[in-house]
Amino acid sequence: MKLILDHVQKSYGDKEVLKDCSFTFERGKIYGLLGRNGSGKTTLFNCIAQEIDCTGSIQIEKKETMRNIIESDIGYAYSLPILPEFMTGYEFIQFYMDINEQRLEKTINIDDYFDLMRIDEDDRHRLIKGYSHGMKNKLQMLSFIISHPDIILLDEPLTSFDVVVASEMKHLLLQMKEDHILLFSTHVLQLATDLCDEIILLNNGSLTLLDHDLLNSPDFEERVVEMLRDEEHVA
Ligand SMILES: Nc1ncnc2c1ncn2[C@@H]1O[C@H](COP(=O)(O)OP(=O)(O)OP(=O)(O)O)[C@@H](O)[C@H]1O
Repeated sequence: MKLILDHVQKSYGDKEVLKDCSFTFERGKIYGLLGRNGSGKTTLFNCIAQEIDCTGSIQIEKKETMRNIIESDIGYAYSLPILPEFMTGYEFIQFYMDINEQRLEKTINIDDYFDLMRIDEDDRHRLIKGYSHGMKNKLQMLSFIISHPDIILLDEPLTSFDVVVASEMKHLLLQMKEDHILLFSTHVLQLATDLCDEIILLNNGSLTLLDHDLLNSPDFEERVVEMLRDEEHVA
């Protein structure tokens, strides 16, 4: 499975944010997207998730067939999760399981899902409204495990998690990568190098894959900063 971006371009009025983004993402890899504030990372995710219009093409290749991407191909984790705050975590996940019945592993029940995310029994039955940021993120991740989209976009994940949960989430992402394309944006270089198979820079409106030699080099951070320093249009 591949996600293929071909000459993706997006402007807001006169402001050209994505100038020419072309890249092929492959299943089984975690990609880290680095870029300065305002470089267009969220804009790129919004384009891939079909939340905003753009020019160029965004396609998925599955079993040697190419087609345009559709919403259900994508699981999009926002840095601030959008969830039905009037429901309990349990009600939300039950609802999510009901609408994704065909995709569910028959042997796994709702409490197994909560156990997997280490969400306490008491918390399961509380309103989402009262959940911490990290717990909302856990619930969002759980919804992806249930609906199993091919492509998962994570806009600055893990930053709201405490060190223990962040470590659990890292393991979860590593387990999930086998049958997904995982793409996340982050400003944390350490996280990118720890978790990612590939690192891509979004710089001056286009994407550049970093050389593997550079990922393992001691002056990785310095080189990335150097490359991003000449960004023309930051926020
Ligand atoms: N709806 C919009 N209308 C006009 N300009 C926008 C809109 N959304 C984003 N922008 C602008 O596009 C540029 C890219 O924004 P975007 O949020 O994609 O950057 P980012 O790389 O995700 O930033 P950050 O790292 O700070 O989260 C910014 O200059 C932003 O102000």
